[in-house]
Amino acid sequence: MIRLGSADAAALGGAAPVLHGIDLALAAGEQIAVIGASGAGKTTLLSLLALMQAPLAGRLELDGTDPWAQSRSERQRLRAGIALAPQQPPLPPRQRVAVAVLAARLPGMSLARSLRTLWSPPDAPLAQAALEQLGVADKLWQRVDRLSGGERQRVGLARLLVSDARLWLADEPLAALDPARAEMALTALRRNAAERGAALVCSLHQVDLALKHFPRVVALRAGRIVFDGPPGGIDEDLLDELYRSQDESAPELAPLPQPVPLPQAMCR
Ligand SMILES: Nc1ncnc2c1ncn2[C@@H]1O[C@H](COP(=O)(O)OP(=O)(O)OP(=O)(O)O)[C@@H](O)[C@H]1O
Repeated sequence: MIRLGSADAAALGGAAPVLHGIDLALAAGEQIAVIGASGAGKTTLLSLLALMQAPLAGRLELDGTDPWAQSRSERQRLRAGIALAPQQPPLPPRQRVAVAVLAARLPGMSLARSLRTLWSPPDAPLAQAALEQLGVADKLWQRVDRLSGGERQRVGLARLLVSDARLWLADEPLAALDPARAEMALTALRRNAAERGAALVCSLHQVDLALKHFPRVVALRAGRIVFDGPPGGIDEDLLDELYRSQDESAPELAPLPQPVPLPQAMCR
């Protein structure tokens, strides 16, 4: 379905490569977790898969063709088949949750239906069902700017659940969730993607959940894939290598300056 070959990429807004020689093939309906320390390149990898930017070098193919060799409008059409839930979903603050969720379906709608959805959503039960699976059904008519961080994140995930996309990308979807809700969200994402036949790529900091829930795990270290396979192939040594603190190579900090004694008069 989508394939990267020897791809280098810069972070969004950056110029220098932070991903190097990425080889990754994702089949239709496949589910993978991407793990790696902060700054390893997970978000950048998702931005490549979301067609938000072209590789600096190497190849990206979607169904055997290079989207970056297509016209802008054709690329726009291809993007409509890909849904990305960013770490912080950019939801319009005054919008109702129902509308914010159903906006994920706009790319496939006629103009008339889009306008009705934005004004008085006819598919509200669909949004309600998605929110229910994430434990926030009671927020259906709440304004987005009245949500907590964790609720907001789940509204962002509900957008994936209702979308017609065939590739779902979730960037650290559990970052603002407590352990019980994180399990719930991951279960809902995986089940719905499987039912819809959508491929799912989740970047995760919760390694235990990545290993427990996903049949395939891709591990990034410093912009390179150092593991790609079933979770059983990941051992303690690899985890140590992945998350070895950057501090090990950090220069020693200079001692803090001694406090300056205050004049006696100021201490009384
Ligand atoms: N706008 C930018 N310009 C230059 N470099 C950037 C920019 N944004 C991110 N980077 C760098 O690109 C590298 C990869 O960042 P990326 O956000 O892909 O990592 P990540 O694995 O998703 O990190 P995290 O887990 O902290 O979200 C990091 O070293 C980061 O500092």
